Amino acid sequence: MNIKLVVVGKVKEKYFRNGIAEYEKRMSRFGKFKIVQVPDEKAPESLSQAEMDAVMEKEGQRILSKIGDREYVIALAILGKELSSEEFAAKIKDLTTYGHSDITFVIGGSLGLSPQVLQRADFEMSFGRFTLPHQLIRLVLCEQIYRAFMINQGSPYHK
Ligand SMILES: C[S@@+](CC[C@H](N)C(=O)[O-])C[C@H]1O[C@@H](n2cnc3c(N)ncnc32)[C@H](O)[C@@H]1O
Repeated sequence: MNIKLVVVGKVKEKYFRNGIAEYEKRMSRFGKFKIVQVPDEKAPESLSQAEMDAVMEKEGQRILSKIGDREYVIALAILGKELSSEEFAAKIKDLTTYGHSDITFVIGGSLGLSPQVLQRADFEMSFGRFTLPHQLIRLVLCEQIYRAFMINQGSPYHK
């Protein structure tokens, strides 16, 4: 199984980078796990709605350029469907069973995902209605993917 995260912008804080690197290391035994980072656009607070839309669209085009036709895309979106860790693990298992060997997760930049990216997504997943910073959600997603693989393996990691 190939798991890919397509994300916008660099992780500035070292403590997030260290956490993400730890889960990348742990995931290596489950197959390919890679994080593809696309550049972010400057988004000062003074932007108009049209300018914000343009930022999301540019970042969205960069995200879409990293996604192949055969990939099953899960977009992280506040208004998406909330799953428990067990349901998420079952979803990953089902995808594998039904022939999806490439699963791609996308996380938006500071303004969110463009409508084009949401349209491309096969599934929108929410971690609740709180808005989380894109750097933090990258770490949380890595941990939940690792947890899902551990659940599917029957490991005591998940309690
Ligand atoms: C700072 S948030 C963007 C906030 C933006 N107003 C929005 O509604 O998407 C950056 C990205 O993190 C992800 N994100 C943040 N909070 C989330 C949550 N509770 N559930 C799922 N994804 C979330 C989404 O991919 C979002 O595009």
